[in-house]
Amino acid sequence: MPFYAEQGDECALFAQCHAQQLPLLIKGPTGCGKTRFVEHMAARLGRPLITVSCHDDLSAADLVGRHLIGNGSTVWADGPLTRAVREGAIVYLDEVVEARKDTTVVLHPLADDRRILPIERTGEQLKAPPEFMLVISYNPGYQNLLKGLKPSTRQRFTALTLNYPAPAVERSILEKEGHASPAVAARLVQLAQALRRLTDHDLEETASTRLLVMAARLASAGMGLRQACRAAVVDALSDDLDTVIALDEVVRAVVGDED
Ligand SMILES: Nc1ncnc2c1ncn2[C@@H]1O[C@H](COP(=O)(O)OP(=O)(O)OP(=O)(O)O)[C@@H](O)[C@H]1O
Repeated sequence: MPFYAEQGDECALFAQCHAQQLPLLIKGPTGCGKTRFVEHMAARLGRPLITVSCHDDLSAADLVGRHLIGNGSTVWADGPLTRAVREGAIVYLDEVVEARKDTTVVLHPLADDRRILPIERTGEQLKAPPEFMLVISYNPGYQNLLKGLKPSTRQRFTALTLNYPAPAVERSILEKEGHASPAVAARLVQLAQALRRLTDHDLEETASTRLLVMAARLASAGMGLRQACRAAVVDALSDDLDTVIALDEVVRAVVGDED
């Protein structure tokens, strides 16, 4: 089962939503563990997981399916959402606000108490089995106002806010996922705390747990901690030279000069 260190009681909330046939919206910054959480819960509940990374070109047909033409005949091919409904799987739509607006037409009847997926092109109406669950995520941080979720969409979902884990939890993640020693894990979490306190307009996002795991991996493979932080955290966060210098200064202050 994929390792997941719980931040609060989100595992119980997810299990309840699944049992009550309620869809779930997970909000949180990039790299805070949303995907890992869903992977963990799908394994725990014994359901297959179908993940779709949404992008601005993703349409309802990409989710539901389309007719494919070949050898002079036409065959219907299920999209990932249709497959998930048929299999009673958990479907995870990552960064759903990126998707084209026509996707709401298929998501709304599936997310409310009708739990049906209308397949316009074949005229089918699929009823979702009790095991099916719709999970969507979005990152409220870098949405512009126009791109936020519509109230009529968000009010169909139970909501869960995840953030970067508390220091003790984050240290345990770095030890397990990044193979860090307790001392290195503690340093990296201290660094993250310092970086997250900075309010710099040049930074779209701050140091995520994902970046810390990457730094921990480099360090556990023998790279000096400062160099690992430079590669995995500082240069990953900004392209602006002044910002990079300032961030690197924070790294030096927290992890020291060793390379
Ligand atoms: N609570 C956690 N337990 C275990 N690992 C975690 C946890 N949080 C973060 N991680 C680690 O951080 C990495 C990134 O997490 P994940 O991919 O779940 O982030 P995300 O919130 O889905 O990011 P994005 O919004 O960019 O898709 C994981 O691969 C894992 O190594």
